[in-house]
Amino acid sequence: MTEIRVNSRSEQVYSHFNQVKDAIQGVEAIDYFFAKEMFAALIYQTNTETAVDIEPQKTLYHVFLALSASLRAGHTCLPLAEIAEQHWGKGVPVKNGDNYDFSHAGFVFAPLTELQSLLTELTIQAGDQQLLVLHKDKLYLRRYFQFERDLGHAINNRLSQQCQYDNGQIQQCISALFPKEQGLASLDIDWQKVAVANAINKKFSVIAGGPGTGKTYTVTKLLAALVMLAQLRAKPLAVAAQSRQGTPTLNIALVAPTGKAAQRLSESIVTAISGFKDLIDAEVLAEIPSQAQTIHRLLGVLPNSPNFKHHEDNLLAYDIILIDEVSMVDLPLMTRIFRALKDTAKVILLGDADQLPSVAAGSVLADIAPRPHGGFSSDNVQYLRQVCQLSAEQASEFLSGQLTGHTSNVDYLSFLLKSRRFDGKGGIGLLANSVIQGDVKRSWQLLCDAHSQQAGQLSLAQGELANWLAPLVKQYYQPIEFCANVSDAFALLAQFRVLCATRQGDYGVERLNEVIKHYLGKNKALYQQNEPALYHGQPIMINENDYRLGLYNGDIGIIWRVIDQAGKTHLMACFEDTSLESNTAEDTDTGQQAIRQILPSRLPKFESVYAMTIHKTQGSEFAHVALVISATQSAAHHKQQRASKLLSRELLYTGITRAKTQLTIAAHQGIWQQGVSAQVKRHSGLVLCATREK
Ligand SMILES: Nc1ncnc2c1ncn2[C@@H]1O[C@H](COP(=O)(O)OP(=O)(O)OP(=O)(O)O)[C@@H](O)[C@H]1O
Repeated sequence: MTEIRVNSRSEQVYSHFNQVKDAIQGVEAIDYFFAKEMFAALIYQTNTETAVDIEPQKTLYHVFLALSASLRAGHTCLPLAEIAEQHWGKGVPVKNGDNYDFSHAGFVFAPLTELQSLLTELTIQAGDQQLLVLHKDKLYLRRYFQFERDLGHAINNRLSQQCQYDNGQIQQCISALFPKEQGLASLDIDWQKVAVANAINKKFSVIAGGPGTGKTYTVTKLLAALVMLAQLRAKPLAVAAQSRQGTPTLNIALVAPTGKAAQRLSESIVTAISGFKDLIDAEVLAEIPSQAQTIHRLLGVLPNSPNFKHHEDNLLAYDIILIDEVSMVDLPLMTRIFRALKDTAKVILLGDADQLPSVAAGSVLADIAPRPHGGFSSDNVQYLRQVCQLSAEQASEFLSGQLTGHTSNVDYLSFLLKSRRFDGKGGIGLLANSVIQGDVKRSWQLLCDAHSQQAGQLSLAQGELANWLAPLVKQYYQPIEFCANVSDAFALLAQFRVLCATRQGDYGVERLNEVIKHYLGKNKALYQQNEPALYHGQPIMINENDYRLGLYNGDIGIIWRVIDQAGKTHLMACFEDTSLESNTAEDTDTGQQAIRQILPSRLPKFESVYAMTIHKTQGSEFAHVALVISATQSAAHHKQQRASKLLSRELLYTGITRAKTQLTIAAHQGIWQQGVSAQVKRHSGLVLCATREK
């Protein structure tokens, strides 16, 4: 074992940030300071003296740099195997006469066994107070390790709890909620029915599926089934009657990560409930809440604190919590939700595991909803067969069909695969599928075919921006300022959005917002004292949380001219009141949608939002999306183009599936192909007892 003793002179490795930057490609200032701080902290923890050998220190220092870079990229840990014997941070070759130099020298890491012993000694020495944890050759910051462990325990605890309902009662509910579907062949399986049955008897379940696959429709039936079962349990009839008098049998919370996603969930649940009026008892439907809230509101935000009002010592009273758009929920937030729940609370997660993972660390949904499905256990198949009344042939599909073939049982997980929004022939659905499968050729062919057909849901933009973007701006954005009221303006704004992969660059959000303002005649002429002036009809997006105002990063508003009681006009920032979280802003009701008006001078950081990043649109949908990836094929002028590092099939898939009826894509073939080929991979160690160990 290499003896490692740390001294305070991390400068022996690098004396300032510029040196690191010149040596290691992609390293950022935060990585340098992180590594330096880790050194200082370890001296304090290990209480060691001057190191004899500089080499282990160098290695350690670079491990810290790599750990910081890894956390920055959204991983929760750094697997040592990823860096062992790698030439990390080596730059591109630069021609120097007849030879090539490398723009960055990089650092060659020791073999895995050496890294293991170096870090094992360090983390053991540090004892219980360790800042770092080495677990199964993955290096963690202690807090992320703790988050993963707590979340794993909370879910595993639920997976081990027994179902409280009788299979006969479950079967009765399922039959009532899923009358035989017309036109369903005898061997076809109603996967929505299976998903409901599969989630009823578990304290933790995940229903995953792409857009429009009926997740909300299905989960509304699931909630109805749970209310029916709870009412049956609460019998004698007198108790059921009591529930009719307003005391709900179950305390259910509906939540989503953003205000927009919560609003969409509320709308979908309301639509689903109204569609079930003939199928489900009114008393049962009345117990299903129709108002969703944000996770932050559920947990209770404490201003200027990462902590919440509800936690392990101040639990939430809910019996059931449904969380939508789970792909957007990061590891710390998900753990905090579970910490704030009673052990007996049932958790139902909904989401699309193919979408981008959360902006902050972790990939919780992708970790717990692996594709392809790992297969159901035989006990679960037996249970599903009984309560869904499946034939032996249908049940065998669980064992030999699309859901099997792998070593683990993932009984808590149901996939919905059939989109009810995009029929199998619609361009958007076909393109989304081919992209997420990494089918470079087919996805590009679909775009080219769409271009030649000049019809349908897809179109491939051609030529300069002015050729194809300016007409779209005229069609969708220009009329906003002429709307009769701000509610109509919001409705129009929701029709169309320009989505970009990046903020910077020729095809990034910042430039495209300026280009669009130029098309609208709202360009630099409107600047006052170097500050861009606000104007009537300007759509804006909030860029930081303001808990006092109840405005959050990603909230969309419109600047609107308002006449006060004295007849004076003012420009106010208007927001649709989706979260009902404000208690300081003035709320008005136009009769269509509650609108909050806030003085622009009180707003936190914001920007125009004609164009926005794909990341920021998760949880939203628009009738028409223009997805701008690069210069178009015809406008590229043979200039060599390189794809942004951010471009991946998950990013493209997320952008594509924001469009409901029309999708315009601006991309060059080479860039498109690089994007579809690249995949987001996040390292984590989240392990559920039902899934295979990582
Ligand atoms: N079994 C079904 N029969 C009839 N209509 C259905 C069925 N399942 C879903 N739908 C309809 O399909 C549409 C999409 O369903 P839903 O909103 O539940 O999907 P989703 O997966 O939650 O979508 P998203 O996540 O994109 O919002 C809705 O109009 C819904 O009423």
